[in-house]
Amino acid sequence: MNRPLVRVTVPASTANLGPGFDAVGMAFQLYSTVEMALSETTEIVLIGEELEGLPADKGNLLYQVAAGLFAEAGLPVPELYIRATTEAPLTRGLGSSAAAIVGALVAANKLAGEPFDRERLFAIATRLEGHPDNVGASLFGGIVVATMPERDEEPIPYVRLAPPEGLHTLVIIPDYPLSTEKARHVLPDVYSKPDVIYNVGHSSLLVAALAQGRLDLLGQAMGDRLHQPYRAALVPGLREILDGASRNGALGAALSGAGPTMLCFYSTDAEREKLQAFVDSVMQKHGVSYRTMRLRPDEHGAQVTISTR
Ligand SMILES: Nc1ncnc2c1ncn2[C@@H]1O[C@H](COP(=O)(O)OP(=O)(O)O)[C@@H](O)[C@H]1O
Ligand SMILES: N[C@@H](CCOP(=O)(O)O)C(=O)O
Repeated sequence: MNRPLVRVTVPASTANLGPGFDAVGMAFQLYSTVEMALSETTEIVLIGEELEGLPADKGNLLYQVAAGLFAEAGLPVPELYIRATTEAPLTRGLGSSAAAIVGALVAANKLAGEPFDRERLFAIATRLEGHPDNVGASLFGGIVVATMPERDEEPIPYVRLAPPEGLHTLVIIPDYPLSTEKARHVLPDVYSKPDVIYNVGHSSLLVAALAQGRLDLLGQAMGDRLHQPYRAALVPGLREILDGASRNGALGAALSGAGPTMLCFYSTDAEREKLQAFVDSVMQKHGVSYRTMRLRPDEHGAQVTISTR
């Protein structure tokens, strides 16, 4: 057919890093791909077990997002060939929906002749995802600190930080799903003044520590009172891991996004071995099956290559 085929590689991400609720995200070297081309009829090919069961018609998130981009650019919505893969598990707190949204937006934008720049894609992705943390990290790579703009039409204000040297992550991925929607539903509507002050202080310290590579401060900086205490009821082992990780080799620990994945930062192999033994004992006590992965930060964000189909 010889039509341009756009391939976008997108990193998974972790959001919040403890106190930076809906504001801090970091990209991981764990990738999804979205391939997209204009087509006679829409065809959606989903590769791998993780994507099994997702709609393979125009109801698929990837098609919906791409169609929305064409419409927003004032262009007719085309029929599309879409092929997707993912290394990241879905509904585990590693930003799969954000990666899918970013992948589909970047691919569709390229096919549409690039009507939008990356800042605008960030704003569209944030509107679709509801918060800027995961989509910012997936789009730009590294660590992204962002918030919602005062007015909808304004760009998303953000700063991208290079991840500190020597920051390694052990992620603990339980074998059960937890939708972000469900994990947001358990959060209160109103917080006490001490809890708000606690999170402002911790989130500010976290960002300053990440910016200056002060890994020694992460343990204290990653304290949170806005979401982890409430989500702990949905994530067996979270309380013990947050309480005990620093005494067992971690620089700091957090729930990854809305969970149920948990993460521990470390810097040496000796710390990782100690942490792994600790994590194994906590998870076995709770009888939850899980796997662990060692992940490094991704520094590149969404990457595009073009071939033909
Ligand atoms: N490649 C994909 N194609 C279509 N939908 C996807 C894809 N990846 C993720 N999703 C959608 O995103 C949902 C997961 O989003 P969410 O509950 O926010 O969890 P998380 O983002 O932490 O993985 C999936 O149930 C699915 O509906
Ligand atoms: N800030 C959001 C992040 C959700 O991340 P996900 O990977 O679980 O979708 C939240 O904490 O709700």
